[in-house]
Amino acid sequence: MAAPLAIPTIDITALLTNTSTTQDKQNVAVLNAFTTYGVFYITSPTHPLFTTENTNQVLDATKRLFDLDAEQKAHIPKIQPGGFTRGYVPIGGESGSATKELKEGFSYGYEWSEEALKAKQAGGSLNGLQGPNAWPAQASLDQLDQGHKDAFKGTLQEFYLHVCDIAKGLLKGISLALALPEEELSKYCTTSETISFMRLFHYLPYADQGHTSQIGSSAHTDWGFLTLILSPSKTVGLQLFHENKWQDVPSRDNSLVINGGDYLSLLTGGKLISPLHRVVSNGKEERYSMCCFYYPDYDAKIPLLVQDQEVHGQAASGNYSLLRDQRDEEDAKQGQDASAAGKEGQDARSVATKLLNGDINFGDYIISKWTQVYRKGGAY
Ligand SMILES: O=C(O)CCC(=O)C(=O)O
Ligand SMILES: [Fe+2]
Repeated sequence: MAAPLAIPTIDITALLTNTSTTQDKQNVAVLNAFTTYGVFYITSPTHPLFTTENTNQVLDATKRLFDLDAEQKAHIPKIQPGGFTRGYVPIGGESGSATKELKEGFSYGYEWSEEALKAKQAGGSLNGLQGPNAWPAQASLDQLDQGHKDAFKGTLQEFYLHVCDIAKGLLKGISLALALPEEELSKYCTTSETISFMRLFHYLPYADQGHTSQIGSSAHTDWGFLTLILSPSKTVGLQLFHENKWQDVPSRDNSLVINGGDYLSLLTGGKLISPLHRVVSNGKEERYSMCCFYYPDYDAKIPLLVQDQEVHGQAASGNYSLLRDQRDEEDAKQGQDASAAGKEGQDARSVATKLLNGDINFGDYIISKWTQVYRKGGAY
């Protein structure tokens, strides 16, 4: 068997606590990992998120949700096309390619208070990626909480806040690692009602169910700033395309996997890699993961902050899912003549060009991306 990749685990305590003595070393490690793999692990023994008790608590909440029976799941609002994705993602309800992905999911984000949401709506300043979460019905929530000391919803809400906080800290470290002012990257992430969101995934074992594809998540790059992933220790399934082959990125104890996203990579002219990755469903075992998609502000543009002739060629090759049309090609062609399908492809490319030229903001663009990966007809 090939040796596992030597992806580092970086202790980010100094970054989170602003103690500069060991910070430099961490920044070098972050930079090396981002320019070699685009992926690394983070941990911090002093942060409450990384205790075994806490990670077990949030992972247990995720399992409880997917253990609900089909009838209860049917009462969770389903994600809708249109970009604002909240609620239950049925099997087959989304894909980054023409392949059916073997997973179900649940998507939630910033928890608005009713008053704050109303005020924002009244002022007309709610953007297309903001709005209320779509939690399971109260009866299901009661069942999810029964016999557990930690409430389902509160556990997930707290986890979201912790992970966003960690992402914020990481942006500081990445700025310093790039020899930019500490707050440079955070300038693109200023609103506290962030549009970042969390997705819980349950990947199904394919062998049991007679499925023919192993794909849990098609090969892709992530679109945003950073993706932070928690899954039970030593779980496999996540794979990185590195040195021309797919290689496992198994989860480690009390750590999160960090993936750079396209937005971060583009800001740095491709210096930091937005890695091509996928999830392969295991033959017999299930996989659970909790992924935070950390985004810049809705109205952020993509300025080029780092210009370096020696950088990785990703920016030049345009190998970003963010800039590709991810609609199911078959879907796009069905019922249309080839010229119409071709035209839509061209539209996607011209919108991507507008994004890169700064004529369109990140949020408006991301709405069109979520519409590309939405698949109607996903069944429970
Ligand atoms: O479930 C995971 O570990 C990763 C999923 C993923 O790559 C994605 O949803 O973008
Ligand atoms: Fe991803």
